Amino acid sequence: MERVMGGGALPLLLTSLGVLLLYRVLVRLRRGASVRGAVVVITGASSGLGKECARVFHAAGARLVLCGRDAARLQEVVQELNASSTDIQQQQTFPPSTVVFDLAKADTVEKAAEEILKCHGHVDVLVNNAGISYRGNILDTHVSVQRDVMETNYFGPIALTQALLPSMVQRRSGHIVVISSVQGKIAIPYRSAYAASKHATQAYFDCLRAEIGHFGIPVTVISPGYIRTNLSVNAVTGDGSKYGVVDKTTASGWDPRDVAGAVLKAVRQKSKDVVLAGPLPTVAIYLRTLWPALFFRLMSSRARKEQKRKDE
Ligand SMILES: NC(=O)C1=CN([C@@H]2O[C@H](COP(=O)(O)OP(=O)(O)OC[C@H]3O[C@@H](n4cnc5c(N)ncnc54)[C@H](OP(=O)(O)O)[C@@H]3O)[C@@H](O)[C@H]2O)C=CC1
Ligand SMILES: CCCCCCCCCCCCCCCC(=O)OCC(=O)COP(=O)(O)O
Repeated sequence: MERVMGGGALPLLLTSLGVLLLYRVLVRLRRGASVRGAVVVITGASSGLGKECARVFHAAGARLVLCGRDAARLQEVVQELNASSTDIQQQQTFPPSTVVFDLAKADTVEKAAEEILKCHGHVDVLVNNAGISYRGNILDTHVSVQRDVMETNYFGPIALTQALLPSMVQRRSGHIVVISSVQGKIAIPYRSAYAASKHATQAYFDCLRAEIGHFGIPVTVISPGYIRTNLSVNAVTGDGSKYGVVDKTTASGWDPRDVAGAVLKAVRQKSKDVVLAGPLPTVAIYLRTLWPALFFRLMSSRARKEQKRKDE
């Protein structure tokens, strides 16, 4: 009788262990990979979405490398994060480091990548977040302004990515993230430089995903709609001067904390392409592909209305 019970207990134990293991795998798959202890580089970390990304990745236990052009503003973010570490009692956090460079200057980008690798040995996640916007009429915009926006939004991020990629490929590990925009999927009038730079970004990182996926390096393109940040204030105009206005669309945009939370989720789940926008931009994205003639008509009417408003 004892032997029968003993013989039945072992399979029962193994089945229970199997079920428990399966349950843990399923929970992990839902939650996605952890960023605890991961070296996470965030560009444009001094303000807006980048700063909020720094907060959420820091709280999740990442080793942050915060990048931007202004050393003092980056230090303020570091101090804020270090001070917040005492409030995050459940988990260990790491003091962030900073690297100061201008994405629009190719030589400083390469030096920055060298500095990051020298200090940290490797990069687990690169979040290409920094960017500038533009407001202007193509007819009144100097080509040099179109180039400048491309330098910051396109050539800078791809130069940083390419400088860090060989080390990721060598380790067969890493994750490239880029913050694009709804305007990487549809082009709206009076945003030519910005929309072009974001469309180029989408195309480059889609190619990259296909080319490096087999090394185990995911590429995530995130396309938000309007976010409540200073993006429109810092936007450049056709003559290169600062726009300096908080647009209504930006002011009523998504909370950057929610967008940063979605960025962390996308990293954990290794998502490929994420649109973070309301119904109207989402419909517009589909319309551009499914009914382009209507989309172009709507954009022409939008341009005429905006021009009329300016003329009044
Ligand atoms: N706000 C919005 O509505 C939306 C924003 N996005 C995208 O989100 C990203 C973040 O923008 P957001 O937080 O809104 O705007 P912010 O203006 O608040 O932040 C932009 C960041 O980029 C950095 N930056 C700008 N130019 C350079 C440069 N030449 N070299 C290095 N860093 C630079 C700035 O740092 P510093 O000046 O200190 O160097 C700043 O930290 C951008 O890519 C933007 O296109 C996408 C969709 C909507
Ligand atoms: C049959 C129904 C048709 C409905 C079609 C609606 C078409 C309307 C177009 C909507 C355009 C939305 C644009 C959204 C743009 C956006 O979210 O951009 C995000 C940014 O990057 C903001 O940067 P910016 O510098 O432009 O403030």
